Amino acid sequence: MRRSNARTSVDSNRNKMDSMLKLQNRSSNPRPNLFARNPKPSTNTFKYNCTIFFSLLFTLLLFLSYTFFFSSFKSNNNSNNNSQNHQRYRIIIDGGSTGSRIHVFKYRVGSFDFGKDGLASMRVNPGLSSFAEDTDGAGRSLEELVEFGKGRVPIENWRETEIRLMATAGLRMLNVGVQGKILESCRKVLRESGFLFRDDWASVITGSDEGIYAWVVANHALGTLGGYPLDTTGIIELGGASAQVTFVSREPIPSGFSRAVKFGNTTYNLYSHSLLHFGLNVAHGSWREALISGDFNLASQSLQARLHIDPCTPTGYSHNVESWKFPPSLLSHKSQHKSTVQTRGNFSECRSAALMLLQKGKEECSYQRCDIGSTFIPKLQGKFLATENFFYTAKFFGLGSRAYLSELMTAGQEFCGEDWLRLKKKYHSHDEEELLQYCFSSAYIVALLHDSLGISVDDERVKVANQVGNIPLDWALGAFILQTTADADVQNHGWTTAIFSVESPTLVRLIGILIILLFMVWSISKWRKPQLKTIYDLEKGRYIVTHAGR
Ligand SMILES: Nc1ncnc2c1ncn2[C@@H]1O[C@H](COP(=O)(O)OP(=O)(O)OP(=O)(O)O)[C@@H](O)[C@H]1O
Repeated sequence: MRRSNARTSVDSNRNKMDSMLKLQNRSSNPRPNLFARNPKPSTNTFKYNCTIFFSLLFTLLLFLSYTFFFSSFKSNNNSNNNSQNHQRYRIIIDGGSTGSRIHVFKYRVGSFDFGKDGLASMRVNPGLSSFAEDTDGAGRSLEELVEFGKGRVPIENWRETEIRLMATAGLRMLNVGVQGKILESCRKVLRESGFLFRDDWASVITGSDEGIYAWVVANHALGTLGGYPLDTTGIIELGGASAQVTFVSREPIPSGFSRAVKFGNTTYNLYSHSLLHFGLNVAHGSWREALISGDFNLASQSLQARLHIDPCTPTGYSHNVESWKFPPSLLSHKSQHKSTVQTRGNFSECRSAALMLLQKGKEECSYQRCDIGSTFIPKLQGKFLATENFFYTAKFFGLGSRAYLSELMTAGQEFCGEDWLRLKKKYHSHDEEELLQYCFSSAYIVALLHDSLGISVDDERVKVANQVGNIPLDWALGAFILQTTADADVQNHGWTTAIFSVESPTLVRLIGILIILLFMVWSISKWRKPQLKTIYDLEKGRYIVTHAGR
């Protein structure tokens, strides 16, 4: 065995030598025999290459991190500082059911203190939804508002000033086709306004968004935004066409009504819902429809009589049913009862009629309970602000913000039971149509807040307001706060966004630089790679690795 092994070794040595000799013969090396280049790098060479490669790669990454992180941070800081000092403008047009209102916000980034002239508004009537038959007129109705905006924003700022149209309940009640036409006619005007505008910035916002914006502005004004969720104040709005309820609920909320809003480090899980058709003006219209179609049963009257007697309008007023606007389905009822509707103001009966309107659809309730129609509303907990028509009605009756409901009941009873001619005399400066509605308003509010939502008549947790300090409780301001906060978040994460955004030219540049540098590292390592050769030392009987130059 040993011998055969020895032979094998000698044979293999001899073979190697033969091949080396062949190489030697082919090369022009004058030195006698046994020089050859090793075809594979030795372990030492490999280690050497790896060390060079990784140290260069490390240096490169260090350099790139420094360049991008610090330069982006610096430029971001600079741009933040610049933009913070820079006076900015933003415009929101609230397309409400009763009118369109422009809000021009003049601000500095990170501050919602508008000072004396930081907030400017203007309103035009009627609302966009009244242009359903003449959709081009909708755009034209905004022209005056746009001119107002131009007067408030310096011309050099127009191109960077965003203008958005956010339409609410009036448009929500129209079919999608008509909505689209009205929005398109508004877009034409906004595109040509000179302000920064994108087509998707003119839209119909959801009722839930409207509620959230109102909640944001209320809690911003009260200083509770960013604080403990249960310390926040809920909001109940009574608009023209819809009513919104938004608050932090302690009860579990069905998913369709639940919205999460993050502000600072706090996430607020809100109940937010908009009751379309339950705004004051639309509810009043529904009452008139019910009156002539005979939908409701008032306990104190015979069937025939209740069809003709209106308890929500003071005695002595003579209805002109001809002028009432109804859907085509009710036109036959209209002609049938036009001469028979009589007014006999009575707060309690009007309250019952209002409650019937609010309960309509309850039979379709698919939740544990439905306080209004078929809608789930959790038990109202904590403090609340009641705005819009709650406020205007309180203002009309001269009520304080405390014990609102009990005072309103007294005032409503008095108003509904009063003779129309006396009321006209007393409130001579008021528009007749507006004045006519206050009996219904008082009864509807009591039916909504007390009879439906269970707020006790002397509950001090509910305050009526349309501003807190000098901050108006207008949902458009809440939308502005959320939008500018979201923009600031994007700016603060600007350097990562700048590099990692898919469209980012920075990312493309970064990849390019990386490829070039890796190529350079590779070339340098190739160039620096020692030229080694392996020699078979016949005397020692083994291979020796040495530099090629020696
Ligand atoms: N100064 C005022 N006095 C009395 N009522 C008012 C006054 N201003 C607005 N209202 C009434 O308050 C309600 C809310 O007005 P606002 O303009 O905020 O509603 P809107 O945006 O038209 O309604 P919606 O949000 O339902 O579309 C409307 O019913 C309107 O008629």
